[in-house]
Amino acid sequence: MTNATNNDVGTEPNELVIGLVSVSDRASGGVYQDLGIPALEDWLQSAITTPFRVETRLIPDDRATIEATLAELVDTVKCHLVLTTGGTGPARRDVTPEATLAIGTKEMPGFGEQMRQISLHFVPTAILSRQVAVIRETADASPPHAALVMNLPGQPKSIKETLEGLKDDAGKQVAAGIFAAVPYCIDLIGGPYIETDAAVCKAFRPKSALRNPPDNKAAATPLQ
Ligand SMILES: Nc1ncnc2c1ncn2[C@@H]1O[C@H](COP(=O)(O)OP(=O)(O)OP(=O)(O)O)[C@@H](O)[C@H]1O
Ligand SMILES: Nc1nc2c(c(=O)[nH]1)N[C@H]1C(S)=C(S)[C@@H](COP(=O)(O)O)O[C@H]1N2
Repeated sequence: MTNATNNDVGTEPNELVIGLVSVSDRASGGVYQDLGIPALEDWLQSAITTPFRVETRLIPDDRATIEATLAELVDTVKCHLVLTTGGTGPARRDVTPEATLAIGTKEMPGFGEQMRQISLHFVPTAILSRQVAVIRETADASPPHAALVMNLPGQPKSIKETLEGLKDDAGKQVAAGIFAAVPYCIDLIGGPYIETDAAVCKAFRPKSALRNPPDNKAAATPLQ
């Protein structure tokens, strides 16, 4: 893990900015069309009700390129959240987790653990995905800046699976998707308050961290 540098270009204060990085030799080389970024964008549009903008990058499985791209998205573009897809497997060219750990200042192992748990409901090869998550804190940024950077597997269908988790036919959550923990994580690192569509992904926050807790709403109703 390294210390991040600061190349501030300025972003609207409190505007949620999400970086989307598709890491694939073949998609970036034009062998097939990249479906990773559209899948990420579609899912986020369906799940997040807070206004946000995305910055996208399609790059090959090259460790230096991945590290430079992630650092730029956090330090210069000022993303609050960066999602990668691809390059998490055991093949020689799969180096996304190594690059992610190299640019991180704190490791967040729970996200990778939960993703593998969820994915085992879908494919036995889920254990082949080495995905990690980190916080990158930009050194000496004023105001302070940090982002959550998470790896997802490369199969486009795995994006919805890992972010949303698994529900049964009645809509009951069988395995919690990792995105449920993302809004509170972004709160804790000083980012914008993210709200979600509970029908797609119910964000979990402790009651004390809710902006509009149900109890407070009741308390705010004038007494008759
Ligand atoms: N960005 C992508 N767009 C569309 N399909 C993809 C993408 N990445 C992976 N896939 C699909 O998932 C399958 C398994 O992914 P695999 O792990 O082989 O690719 P990768 O290592 O992520 O990408 P690549 O081999 O191009 O560097 C691929 O054969 C392909 O069908
Ligand atoms: N949810 C989910 N997770 C998954 C998969 C999948 O199809 N769905 N594919 C697995 C396979 S086959 C591999 S090799 C690893 C790594 O994929 P990547 O190198 O494309 O990131 O992710 C695993 N995790």
